[in-house]
Amino acid sequence: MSRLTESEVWKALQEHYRQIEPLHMRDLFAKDPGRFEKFHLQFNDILVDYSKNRITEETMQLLYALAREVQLDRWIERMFSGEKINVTENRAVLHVALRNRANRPIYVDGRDVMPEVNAVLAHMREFTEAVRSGRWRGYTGKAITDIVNIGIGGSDLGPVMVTEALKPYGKPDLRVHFVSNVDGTHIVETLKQVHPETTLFSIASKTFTTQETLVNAHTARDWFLRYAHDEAAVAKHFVALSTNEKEVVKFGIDPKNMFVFWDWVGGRYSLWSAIGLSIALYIGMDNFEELLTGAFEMDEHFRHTPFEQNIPVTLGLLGIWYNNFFGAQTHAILPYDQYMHRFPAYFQQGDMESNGKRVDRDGHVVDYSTGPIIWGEPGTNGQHAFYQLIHQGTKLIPCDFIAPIETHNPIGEHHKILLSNFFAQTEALMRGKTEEEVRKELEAAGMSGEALEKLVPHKVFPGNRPTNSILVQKITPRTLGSLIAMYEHKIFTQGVIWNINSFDQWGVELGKQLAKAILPELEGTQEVTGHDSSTNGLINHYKRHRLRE
Ligand SMILES: O=P(O)(O)OC[C@H]1O[C@](O)(CO)[C@@H](O)[C@@H]1O
Repeated sequence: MSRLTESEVWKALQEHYRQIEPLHMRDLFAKDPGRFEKFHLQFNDILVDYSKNRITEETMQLLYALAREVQLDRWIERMFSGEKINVTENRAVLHVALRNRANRPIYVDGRDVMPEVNAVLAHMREFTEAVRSGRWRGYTGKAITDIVNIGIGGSDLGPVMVTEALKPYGKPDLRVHFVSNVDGTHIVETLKQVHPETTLFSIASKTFTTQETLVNAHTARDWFLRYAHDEAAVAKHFVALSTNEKEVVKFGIDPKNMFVFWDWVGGRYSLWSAIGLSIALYIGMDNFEELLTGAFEMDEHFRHTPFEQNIPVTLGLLGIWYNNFFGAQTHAILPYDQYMHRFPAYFQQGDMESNGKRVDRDGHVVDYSTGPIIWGEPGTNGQHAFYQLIHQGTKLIPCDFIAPIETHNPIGEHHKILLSNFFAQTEALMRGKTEEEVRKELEAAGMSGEALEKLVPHKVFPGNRPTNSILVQKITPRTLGSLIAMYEHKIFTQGVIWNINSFDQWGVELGKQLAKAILPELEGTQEVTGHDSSTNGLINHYKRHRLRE
């Protein structure tokens, strides 16, 4: 037994779960007309309604007590003050410094990081303004029309997600492209859309050693030089976003064209750093700073608000409730906003790379479930794909529904229809439809007898399926910044409760190592024998059939 599962509050939650599990939210709402009032939180223009959860006031009290038990407040302070809480890599975790708009000093190893943070922001401003205004010219004197960001994981997903979410703020005559996959198709198809004279490549890699990124970057460079025939022209078309100057120089990028960040910025938390250059190029530096401000406001909220009114803490605790007591395995993020279509994918890395851990901070295998599987698609597309399972399947899937009150595209009735679906789905998931209601409905439609009885069970919805509804005024840079930071801090909260290190990612290493070992084995015709029979069989099949080409 771990300290967590042995704690009194954990046991109280287990006991409490037995009382809550049989209750239906329909009845909880019927009994208490003040339920929405009790269980919603508001911060700036973000409203979080968590009343459609399988909770009572006692549940929340116990969950907040759990947060106290693990000293969440102390952990928050440790993060914000630059303590090296990423113990396996001996690093501070300071993405919050990147958006510290109050400019309060934050120290790492006795040194205030803020002057460097501000210097990089100033560098980004100078560069993005030069590119956006057309002052920055390509090797033949033309202005830049296309940005190609080459990066993967945190060096891709954040910029992709944000540039998509903030498309209405994008410079119309500047296109951004993202190449992440080492599959040659990704770079080939992208290069078909751009011209070397007017394209700027931003090579985004914290380590600058990531195989996929370097392979794509070299391909881009070779392509570029096939037109330019001049190594000196590379400086006008390639910039690097990285912590590793040595490798950047080795690749052939002038350090003057390098935008730096630091080891205390985790890859999946790096969109706020120089990794956000493609965002800043697209939406402009003022809007990028608005994004930072929104995140900063959420940071302040997270750091200073009592747990009971604290949005990330509350969302994190609700996740614990389903994950650890109801046994939920997954969590769906469902944005009702087409521009936000990559938001769930972004938090797949954000959450699963952070909290997909099986040992605690002390290296002990945990005896409780940790990070959930995160998934989702924008509404209403998801409704016509996987909502069937959420409504009537055998699995409990807590969902976050996110929608803007105002759309960037007020055309006809579209937004009202979208929102009516947003409201209807959480209501349907909560209420369900009873046998009696189904029977009445079928009778009213003129059905009776055996035919009716046969159909009834198929049309019953059990309901009692938990959702959070997150309504924001409009998806602006500022609101988006707050929303992203809200989820980051939810992940942090859960990591603290599970006593895991949310900031390393050793789990991605084994596959990388094995791929490196296999790569040379794919050469030549010699039979491969050094693996298990499946891997040998697959590699040898590939080699035999490749030779047929
Ligand atoms: O920015 P880098 O160093 O190229 O790393 C890319 C990604 O690779 C990982 O290290 C592992 O997949 C991620 O954490 C990171 O976001």
